[in-house]
Amino acid sequence: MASFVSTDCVLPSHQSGFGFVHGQDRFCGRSNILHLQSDCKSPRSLSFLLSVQDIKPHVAVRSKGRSSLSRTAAVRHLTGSVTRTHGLRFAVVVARFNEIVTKQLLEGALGTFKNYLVQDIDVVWVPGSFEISVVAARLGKSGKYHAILCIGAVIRGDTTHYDAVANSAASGVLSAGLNSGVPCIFGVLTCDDMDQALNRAGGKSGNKGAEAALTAIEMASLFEHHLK
Ligand SMILES: Nc1c(NC[C@H](O)[C@H](O)[C@H](O)CO)[nH]c(=O)[nH]c1=O
Ligand SMILES: CC(=O)[C@@H](O)COP(=O)(O)O
Repeated sequence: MASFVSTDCVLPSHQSGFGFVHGQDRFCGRSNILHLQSDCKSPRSLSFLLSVQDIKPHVAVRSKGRSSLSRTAAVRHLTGSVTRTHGLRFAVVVARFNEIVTKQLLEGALGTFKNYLVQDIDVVWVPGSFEISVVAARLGKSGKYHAILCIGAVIRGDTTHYDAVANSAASGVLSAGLNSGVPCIFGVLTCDDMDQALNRAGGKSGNKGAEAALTAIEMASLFEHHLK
């Protein structure tokens, strides 16, 4: 909706005679971006015919040579809620390689889902972390899930194979999320040794599977409740 108001503003001399003032629309009282079109030649004090469009509220009207904060723009914060899980569906893709670790990561994740009343979960097993992303992509494109949790444990050996698997898993999970539009959560450990991995799968460093499940819940809620 466009409504026209007029006001006197003192603005820096405009070459183009056009500009923007963020101000208040007298008719509806909402602060908006005001498109300015100068209708006089004076470079210093210009009276403007303002066209107002209903655009996201902004701030600060410069008038009479003084800048003033006319009103604070309304700012909305959108956050997924971990307490709004009813109806949310999840898939978990878990690698069997280093199962002594990934099984505990999975148990941590399922425990989190249970604690947050998630009732719809499919668990898909794959041979290794390298295979996670192609399955995550397929599940994402199925349209059946609100988020996909990817779990694995890549542990460095004697060769550079670790780098190939770890980097492929990370970029693959990222691509699966971007291409499918469904949040794909990276719960794949990349560790120098088994102790590091076990410490993060229910040991003294916590359970990264449980943490990643909470991320999956928040992202599923954000997309379902705010970004549709
Ligand atoms: N060394 C690890 C692997 N290697 C296997 C690969 O993930 C993949 O299955 C294979 O290259 C065939 O495509 N996988 C892990 O998850 N963790 C490792 O430490
Ligand atoms: C991450 C791996 O692929 C690695 O565990 C394999 O071990 P290695 O580098 O000794 O072949």
